Amino acid sequence: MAEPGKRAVAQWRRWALANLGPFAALFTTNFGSAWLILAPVVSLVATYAPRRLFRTYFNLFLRRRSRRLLNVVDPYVTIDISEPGGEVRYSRYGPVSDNDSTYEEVKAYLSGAAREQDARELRAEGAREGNGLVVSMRDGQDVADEFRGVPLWWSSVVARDVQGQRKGDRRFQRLTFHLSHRALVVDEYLPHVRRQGREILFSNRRRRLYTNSKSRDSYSYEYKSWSYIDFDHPTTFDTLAMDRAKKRDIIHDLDTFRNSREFYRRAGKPWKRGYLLYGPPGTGKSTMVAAMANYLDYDIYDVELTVVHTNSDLRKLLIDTTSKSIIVIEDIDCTLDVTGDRAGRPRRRANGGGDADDRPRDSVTLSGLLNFIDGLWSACTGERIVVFTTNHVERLDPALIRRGRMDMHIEMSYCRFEAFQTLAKNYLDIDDHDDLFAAVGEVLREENLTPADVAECLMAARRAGSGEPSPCLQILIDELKKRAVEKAKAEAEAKARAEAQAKAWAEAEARAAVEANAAARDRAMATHSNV
Ligand SMILES: Nc1ncnc2c1ncn2[C@@H]1O[C@H](COP(=O)(O)OP(=O)(O)OP(=O)(O)O)[C@@H](O)[C@H]1O
Repeated sequence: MAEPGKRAVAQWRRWALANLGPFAALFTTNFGSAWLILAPVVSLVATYAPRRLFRTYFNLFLRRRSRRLLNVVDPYVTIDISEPGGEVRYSRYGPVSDNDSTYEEVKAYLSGAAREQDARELRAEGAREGNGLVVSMRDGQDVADEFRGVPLWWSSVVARDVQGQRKGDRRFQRLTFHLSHRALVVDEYLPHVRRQGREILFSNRRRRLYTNSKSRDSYSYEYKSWSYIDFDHPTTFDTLAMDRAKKRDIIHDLDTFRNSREFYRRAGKPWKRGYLLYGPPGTGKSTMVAAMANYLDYDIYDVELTVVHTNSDLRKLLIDTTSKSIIVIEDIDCTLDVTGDRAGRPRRRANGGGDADDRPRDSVTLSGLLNFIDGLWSACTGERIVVFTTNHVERLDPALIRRGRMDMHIEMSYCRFEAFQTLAKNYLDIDDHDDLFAAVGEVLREENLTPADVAECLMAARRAGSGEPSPCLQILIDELKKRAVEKAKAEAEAKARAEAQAKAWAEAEARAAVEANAAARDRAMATHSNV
């Protein structure tokens, strides 16, 4: 606050400034009359209007002028993306909020640019997840970039206070560009930088395999939705044994999906795709899911439906998944009553368990699952893949697997020659063999052996043949024949068992019906005799 003496002087000066002009003007001829009118007004305003108002208007006026002048002299704009206040908070599924992650995304984006360019003083830090390194610019370094022909410059800056002292370790990534490109930079370039940065961060992190669990969170006493382990499965499409043309189709489909962001946005469709994998046990359905995840670099969410109690729990699970993920429900026919005759009589479960109607009332229903697949996607952004696997595709409700829900139906079939070639490469490191490959092919044409069967035989043959191709293949042929006989025997026994069980059930049902009839007859007779 100004001292009283100083305040009086300032007031007097203001009054004199406003009034001396008009007094002087009174003595001139040309402007005297104008000043005579203006002087009282100016004097009144100068005396009574608050000083702050004048200062504000004056500053504004000056600033506007000076900005215009500056724009001519220095037409460049800067945008600072500052490091978040504290540590970036990461939840299990990534940065807690988008705001927190912008700096990290920009830094990751610039790590690519810095490596490509001539920034010589770089910094390398271990990625937050995974074994990768994030290379970024040292403070004060610049990197030039270009977007749609527009040049842009990034520099790494450390925050300093007015005395030029470093304010802790707070950093900025400063973007400089010509002000005529402001709209392009804000609307398109920065979102592009964030997207690219996110991709880099994502590819540096370890992938995860999530499963939903029954356990309660010890703090909130609520059911935890997902728990995870690092996903480190070695299977790729190169090691997946299946028909080559089919494999090519699947890879092409995945590529198209991954690159169709704009298409899905334009068409107003959620960016998701469903795959139904069906075939006998051991044909590689789970292996295919791992190959897909490795190919796309996605996380896997393995949904265990038996521990999900209600449709709303299922919904919560879905909302808790992240973008770039594969959501898998294995053996869908065994975990849920999703068979074709929903309205029909009570049926036995596919896995031989109790009746479908035995399920508790609060379990997940087919309509809940259908909502899960397509009704709720609007709540989720980013790409997601849903995979159902089943050994009995014929048992599934057509509504569940219609195109649009399950876009691609992939039959995983028995091991034939092309699949065997892949397995031989995996296990024996050979691509071909004069006669023995043809002999193996012959066995596989005649016998229905799964890739899992063949893989096991290859393991045994490899051990017995000490890894030498010819003896290994000889042993393999014998093993395959032996396995085929054992399998046929086991299948015949299982069939006989199932028939015997079905017969026993039928007899039990018939007996129960006879007993119920007898009881009804006895009741009717008792009523009749009473009457
Ligand atoms: N197509 C395949 N390519 C390579 N390896 C395979 C293939 N199919 C099966 N295998 C081998 O057999 C094992 C079992 O296969 P997998 O669990 O993928 O079969 P599945 O069809 O999912 O069986 P289930 O229906 O019983 O779950 C795998 O760990 C893998 O070693």
